[in-house]
Amino acid sequence: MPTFDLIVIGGGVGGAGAAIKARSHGQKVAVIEQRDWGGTTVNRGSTPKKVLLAAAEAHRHFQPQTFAATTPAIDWPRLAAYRDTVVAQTQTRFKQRFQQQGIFTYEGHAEFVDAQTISVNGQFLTATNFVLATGAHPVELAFPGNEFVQHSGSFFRSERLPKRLTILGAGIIAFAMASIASEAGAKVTLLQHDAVALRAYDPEFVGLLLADLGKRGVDFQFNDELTTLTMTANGLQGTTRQGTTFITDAVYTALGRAANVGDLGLANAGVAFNRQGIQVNSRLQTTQPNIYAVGDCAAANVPKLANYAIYQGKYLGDSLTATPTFPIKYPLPVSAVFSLPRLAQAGVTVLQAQAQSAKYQLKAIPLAQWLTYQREHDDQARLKLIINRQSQLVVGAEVYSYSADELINYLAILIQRQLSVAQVHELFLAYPSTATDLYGIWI
Ligand SMILES: Cc1cc2nc3c(=O)[nH]c(=O)nc-3n(C[C@H](O)[C@H](O)[C@H](O)COP(=O)(O)OP(=O)(O)OC[C@H]3O[C@@H](n4cnc5c(N)ncnc54)[C@H](O)[C@@H]3O)c2cc1C
Ligand SMILES: NC(=O)c1ccc[n+]([C@@H]2O[C@H](COP(=O)([O-])OP(=O)(O)OC[C@H]3O[C@@H](n4cnc5c(N)ncnc54)[C@H](O)[C@@H]3O)[C@@H](O)[C@H]2O)c1
Repeated sequence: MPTFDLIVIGGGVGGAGAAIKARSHGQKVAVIEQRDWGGTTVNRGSTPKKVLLAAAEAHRHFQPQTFAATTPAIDWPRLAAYRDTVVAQTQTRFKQRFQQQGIFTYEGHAEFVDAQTISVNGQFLTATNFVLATGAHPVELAFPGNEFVQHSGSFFRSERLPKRLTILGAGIIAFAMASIASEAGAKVTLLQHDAVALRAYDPEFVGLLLADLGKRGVDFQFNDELTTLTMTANGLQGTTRQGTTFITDAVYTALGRAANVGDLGLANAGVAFNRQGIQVNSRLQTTQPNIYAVGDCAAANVPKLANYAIYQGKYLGDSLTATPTFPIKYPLPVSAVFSLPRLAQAGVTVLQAQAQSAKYQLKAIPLAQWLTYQREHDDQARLKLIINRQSQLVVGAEVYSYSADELINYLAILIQRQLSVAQVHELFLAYPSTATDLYGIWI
């Protein structure tokens, strides 16, 4: 029976982090993938999303920036073909990287036989340690007609853009879908069961985003949800809890994600899980001491994001070379909503600062008059810094801008490194750029 130091179940970003790190320490490693190499990020998440978003962004900026009379339409089928090429190339590179580093790869569904053995396509493999990196799947709703509902992954990989499109949920994925689809010419309606969108973000910035998308034709329906969906000659007919009836061409969900724990034989291996996912301790160890879990499948108390999955994977790849002796310590949180414009946050959030106003001071900085934003007609761009009253250090930031995802990473570096005003002004950078704007921000 093939025997390894480490077997990783799941060939997404979390699994890759663990496998590559462990291999770099000389471990004999195997990775098993049942569907497509690169997992959610590469195939149904940020990779296809960012290719589509680039086209939507170019479309959004075309008239303001060129002063042309009209904007050419997005050619969705050709854009989709390019997206698929990027995805296929990334997928291939993902698998090749494992093989180039001497990591064994298996394609098939892995299932535990016992705590030391798994089966893949009827073959048994054994290892000293296992890392579960099986990811998550979209949450489903149960209502009559839910068989017509698709998930966000289908939207980001769609060959054609539906003319009328309904999105369920008002979270991170919903806003990326609404921004792309509306810019590409679809009539978008977004249904949210309560009154709150993008719960963790500054409500003032979320309000700006809602107003902007609203102006561009996105119809937001709050405090309402879909109760039935039927196929008619004119398209899908939906009815909501509040009694509204509408016709649409496609319904996509973005209602959160649930850990992939089924069909893994976890009971055979003594691995416990609950609604949040696979139970792990502060060393990412499950209830079975030689089995660990990372990323979206693990019930660790951190956001289900690619940067966390990679970070956890690398932590395990390092610590599994010996008995892990130190608990995982997470860096400063940093994330972005890939909408048009974008929202991004790092460190202490505006909502957290508002809840602890004795400890934190908020500083609002308009950005629209700066060259970086003026040349892009980003006339709503703005930033909030969160400052610790005692240390006077910047401990958090939130940005609303088309390039918020870039600025937030610069700010995250300054915050993580706890740089003072003088230290930021000592940095020598190419001018003028988003990075040199930091001189003006850090005063
Ligand atoms: C639409 C969308 C957009 C996103 N955008 C962002 C973003 O911009 N930034 C960000 O940080 N995060 C983003 N995320 C979240 C990010 O994709 C996830 O946090 C990340 O993919 C988690 O990585 P993972 O390795 O834990 O799981 P996955 O990437 O889901 O990988 C798990 C892999 O395990 C395989 N697998 C499962 N069970 C088995 C089995 N029994 N045997 C063999 N293989 C198995 C699966 O096929 C899958 O390939 C996005 C998510 C979605 C859905
Ligand atoms: N840029 C990024 O970092 C990024 C992008 C996409 C996804 N992700 C990850 O993927 C995860 C899933 O994203 P998501 O947008 O699906 O989840 P989410 O948790 O961000 O949002 C889900 C939304 O659906 C709403 N909702 C729940 N039940 C509903 C119902 N019955 N009817 C209508 N609305 C309902 C919730 O109130 C919430 O607004 C995120 O939590 C994140 O971890 C990250």
